[in-house]
Amino acid sequence: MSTIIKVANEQEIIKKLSSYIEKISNDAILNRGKFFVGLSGGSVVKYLCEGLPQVDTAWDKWIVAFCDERVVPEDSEDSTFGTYNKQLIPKIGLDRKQFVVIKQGISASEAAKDYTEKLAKVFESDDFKFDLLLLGMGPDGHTCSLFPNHPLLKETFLKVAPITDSPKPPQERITLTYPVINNARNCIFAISGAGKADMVKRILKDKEDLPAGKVNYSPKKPGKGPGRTNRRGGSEYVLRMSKLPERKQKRLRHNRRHTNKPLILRAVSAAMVPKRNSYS
Ligand SMILES: O=C1O[C@H](COP(=O)(O)O)[C@@H](O)[C@H](O)[C@H]1O
Repeated sequence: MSTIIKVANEQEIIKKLSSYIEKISNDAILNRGKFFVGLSGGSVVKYLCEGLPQVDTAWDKWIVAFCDERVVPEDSEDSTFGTYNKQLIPKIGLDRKQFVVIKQGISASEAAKDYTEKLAKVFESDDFKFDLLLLGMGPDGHTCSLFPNHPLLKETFLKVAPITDSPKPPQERITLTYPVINNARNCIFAISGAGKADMVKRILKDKEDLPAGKVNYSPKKPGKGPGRTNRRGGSEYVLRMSKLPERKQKRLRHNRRHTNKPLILRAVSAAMVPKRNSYS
């Protein structure tokens, strides 16, 4: 199921995002006793640092991992955990122990292996099923640390992979791979900015084979556009979403056709999309 929500500005994105996080976390906690969430770096950090403190949830049931992380010291400004540690943890009821963090002082390859082991421990399984992944998208269409034309786009074995030639600095990172991303119950993309507008169109309308577009979501219905940019001056945000309620997920697990489809909230900001880039 796919839904599009238009909001007026970044504050509204933060509000919507927080309200979905509240709902998804509370559903997960009610149904399974825990909430497994994956955070991204980049612009999503701001949305979460502003929005999460307003979320009404059982913080002690959260297990927080990273969709990708840079292999840098924790006090580096490039460290995604380091940023959340400074900007988010002091504001909410999450303890740093609830974060699955990369091991310090080792190579990307060792860090990816170690992170895989840490995830296996928290999930108590090799099936890393996140309740929610909060994803960003770079202006080149990358998501997590999965970059256009990179061999990691084809990774099917590793669940957490090292990357040592990231086109965006820093070069050394670890990232979840599609087998884990597309196994998540929900994903939310929060994307904003004029610089990304064309990429949103290329992925959603032109169906170009770019990393963010490889995150599965319910295909659009024939004849219906994936989203509509603001035709009244380009100052609205569009959130595109698809998700299924927990009850329906349970039923669908019995239906092979849908079993492997993750439940996606795909949020796309079309803010400041110039009119010439409008699509419908
Ligand atoms: O390098 C990264 O970039 C993406 C996108 O970042 P943004 O600032 O353009 O939103 C981010 O999702 C990822 O976690 C990060 O490591």
